[in-house]
Amino acid sequence: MLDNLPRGTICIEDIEIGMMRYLRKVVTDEDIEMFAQISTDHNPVHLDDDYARDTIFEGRIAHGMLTAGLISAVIGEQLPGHGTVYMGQSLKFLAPVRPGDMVYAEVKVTDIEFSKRRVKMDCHCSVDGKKVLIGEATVLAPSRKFD
Ligand SMILES: C[C@@H](O)CC(=O)SCCNC(=O)CCNC(=O)[C@H](O)C(C)(C)COP(=O)(O)OP(=O)(O)OC[C@H]1O[C@@H](n2cnc3c(N)ncnc32)[C@H](O)[C@@H]1OP(=O)(O)O
Repeated sequence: MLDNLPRGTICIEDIEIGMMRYLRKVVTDEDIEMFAQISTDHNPVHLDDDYARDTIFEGRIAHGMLTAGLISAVIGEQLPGHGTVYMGQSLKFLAPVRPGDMVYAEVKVTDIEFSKRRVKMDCHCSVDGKKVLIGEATVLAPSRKFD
């Protein structure tokens, strides 16, 4: 029995199709440098201005997985929230995120399997209204009945 659920956690019993949550975050140079350190992905398209200027992006861009991390943050902090377990996540990176971009990350419930506590959600991130990432998440949601 989970009796100390943090505020913001939405248990499987309360999840409904169509529920939606989002966050907004500016992706900074510091975020990209920290992500390179943590992930050990030092691809120069993210870190080296001179290198990145000569790529199709004509400048540095954020790691795709950094942007995808904002989807994880919405899921882990809001819907379903703390106690959620990621089971799967598809991702398509449609357009680059550049340092200084404000990213809007949204998840929306599309399917619920109450007996298995499984929830599917459409996910996307956008910058200035343009989709930069789309995907689908499958998660194991917390329950009031089981921990
Ligand atoms: C490993 C790390 O170190 C590296 C990174 O993290 S890089 C950062 C993450 N990736 C990105 O930021 C890339 C973002 N995507 C893009 O900039 C573009 O999608 C692209 C340059 C990869 C491709 O652009 P382009 O060649 O111009 O393609 P179109 O937009 O014209 O689309 C043509 C068709 O392809 C489909 N499509 C485009 N992108 C994707 C994708 N990511 N996955 C699947 N399909 C994609 C698009 O829908 C079009 O299809 P259609 O049927 O012809 O309409």
